[in-house]
Amino acid sequence: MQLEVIGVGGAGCRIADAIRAADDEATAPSFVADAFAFDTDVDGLTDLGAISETHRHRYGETIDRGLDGNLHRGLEVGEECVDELSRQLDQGQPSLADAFLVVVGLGGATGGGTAPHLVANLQTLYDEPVYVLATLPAKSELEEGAADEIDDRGTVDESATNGPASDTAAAPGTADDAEQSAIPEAETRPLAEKNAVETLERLDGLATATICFDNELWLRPREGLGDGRERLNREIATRVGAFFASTADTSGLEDGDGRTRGNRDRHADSGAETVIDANDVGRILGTESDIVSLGYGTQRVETDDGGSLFGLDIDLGLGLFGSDSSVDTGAAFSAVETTIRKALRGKLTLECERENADRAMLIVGGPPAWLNRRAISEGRETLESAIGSVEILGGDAPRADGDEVFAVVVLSGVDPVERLETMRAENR
Ligand SMILES: Nc1nc2c(ncn2[C@@H]2O[C@H](COP(=O)(O)OP(=O)(O)OP(=O)(O)O)[C@@H](O)[C@H]2O)c(=O)[nH]1
Repeated sequence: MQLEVIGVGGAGCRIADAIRAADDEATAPSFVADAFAFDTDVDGLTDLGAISETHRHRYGETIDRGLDGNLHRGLEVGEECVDELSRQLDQGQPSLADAFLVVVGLGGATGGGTAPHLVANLQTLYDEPVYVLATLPAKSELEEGAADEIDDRGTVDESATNGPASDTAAAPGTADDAEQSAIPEAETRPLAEKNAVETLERLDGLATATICFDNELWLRPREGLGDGRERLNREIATRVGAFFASTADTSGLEDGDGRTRGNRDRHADSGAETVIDANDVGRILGTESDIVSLGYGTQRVETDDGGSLFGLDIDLGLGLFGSDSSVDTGAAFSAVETTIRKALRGKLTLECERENADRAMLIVGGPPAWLNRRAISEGRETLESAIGSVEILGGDAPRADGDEVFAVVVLSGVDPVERLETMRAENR
């Protein structure tokens, strides 16, 4: 499917930029039809790299450098400027997109104040779903003394709270990290959680569904957001990209020169047995502003043109991997099983009880010869029993030139989520 990706506020713009960059670099089918960045802070826009300058827009003329967490003002500015922002989208082809993805860092005033107005406006202007991708604030942002709390947190055994880490999960803190324990005052946002709760409430009933990413969960012990945000944004872009790039393009969008830009042919030729499309995504994400969490796992595998087996750059001398057709069934089964386990049991974008999910989707991708059917089907059964629901869709995403097997687990309707409940209770 093809998305209009729209970042609002500092975090929203940076994450949208990371998604655009990852989409541009990926060998996987492109899913970003257009990417836009809207911010009240001109510096935030200037620092972006991948979103074209024509698609960056500064709004709120009387504002100099962002709104510094004043959500009340943010909501006023959002309301005043929403038509102006929606008009900016006409530089792309919003009416041809399969869905919108409004990206926002919950906690700020610009993104948090604008996103509800923008989402409401897009819902009235277009028939397509308006999904939100939202980050939750880190504890270290809340107060100046937060660095002390982080010192304490550094002693916590992460595996006890996060479950087994995925390949790309954050490593536990090291002694060297202690030197970076001071959180610069400029990074503190005392109202971040309060604002986040209020914006989430406003989005409830407006957003078609909200994919959450918890900064607190993903920052390393003693790591400030300023230091960690690029890494976090890449993690977000990887997960969101793995999900949406695995869906078939049904839009047939054209680029500015009238060429069809969609990937329908690439999907048709890909040999996928079960192709996920925008309707399937719609069925799983729902229409009731459900909270969504993403799991992801990868495993490097040997391919014709090199790569490595299970992350080890060694030749096992088994003669199993000389060509696609000679991939060992047991190795393929194990690679798929491992990636699905990582995606389901590893660190999610928002930690939640798996069995709370109302609906789920499992996508397994990678070099076609490695996509072991039996392992995929057993993985689906595992997911079904983990969430205790039969509302599950599965799909595959063959990547002829890929060198890793990957799995994406989409958990939808995961409320109640402890992190959100605590944040709501503490910020009434
Ligand atoms: N993952 C991630 N989170 C970020 C990033 N920047 C900020 N955040 C989070 O997003 C929240 C809002 O920050 P911003 O997006 O900069 O705020 P804003 O919407 O521009 O609003 P104002 O600065 O108040 O005008 C923060 O409280 C952080 O939790 C980023 O680059 N990546």
